[in-house]
Amino acid sequence: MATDARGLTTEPAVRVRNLHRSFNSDGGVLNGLDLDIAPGEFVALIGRSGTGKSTLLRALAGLDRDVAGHGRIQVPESVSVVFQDSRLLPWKRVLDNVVFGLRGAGAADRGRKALAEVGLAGRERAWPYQLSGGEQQRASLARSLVREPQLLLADEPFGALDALTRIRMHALLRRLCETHRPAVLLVTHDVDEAIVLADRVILLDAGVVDTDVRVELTNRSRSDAGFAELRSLLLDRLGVAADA
Ligand SMILES: Nc1ncnc2c1ncn2[C@@H]1O[C@H](COP(=O)(O)OP(=O)(O)OP(=O)(O)O)[C@@H](O)[C@H]1O
Repeated sequence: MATDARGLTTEPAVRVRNLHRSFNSDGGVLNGLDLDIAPGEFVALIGRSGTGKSTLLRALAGLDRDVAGHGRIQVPESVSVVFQDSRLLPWKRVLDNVVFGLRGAGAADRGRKALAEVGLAGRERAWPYQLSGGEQQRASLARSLVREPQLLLADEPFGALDALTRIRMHALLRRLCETHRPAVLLVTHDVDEAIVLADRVILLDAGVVDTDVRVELTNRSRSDAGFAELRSLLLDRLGVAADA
């Protein structure tokens, strides 16, 4: 059971128990997976290609109906998902995308505020095609955060961006998460990204959480003394040489 800063027990935001998922008779992708994520905790999920990271994320997002009955999944009521492509509706302007489906008189104002938070003030009336890839992902983050989700699920959200934009997006995501405090599960192939962003990194192997390490860095950067050690531990678990 998770505990808060005062040592009191807190209900996890996400609780997964004994989750199984297979797509054919060859064997399971998820094989009795257990996972807890505390409210406000940022967890990065890494693992070799095909180990079931997206399968887990889709199950948590409620996008995999067939997973029902193959374990227990408890997630908060409000869940937002961000994918590698922004999935903005091309026929709606940026602000209309951000507030799409929101009800209430203040929706447009909340949308404008969210766009300002991600650095897109002034682009409310732009069409998605007029935004760069990084800007589209910013709009996608605004669309998620305007809903104040208790859980943010992100599947390789920066995978298609160039290195410099990624670094800027890391800083933005971290800042947004510190402000809004959703629990986060971020799927990434990038070990450095996982360490820089997350409070905890988990590694999926053989359908279960194989490695679970807390990130304790003082300045959350590659220059931090603990960074290289954690990086080489995770790369080793992934079967990759640290200097590769
Ligand atoms: N709908 C599906 N039908 C059949 N097989 C599937 C389906 N979804 C996933 N799989 C299989 O399940 C396994 C895990 O896929 P998943 O996409 O979860 O892996 P991943 O860890 O996210 O991979 P990557 O890092 O390459 O994105 C793969 O072998 C994949 O082919």
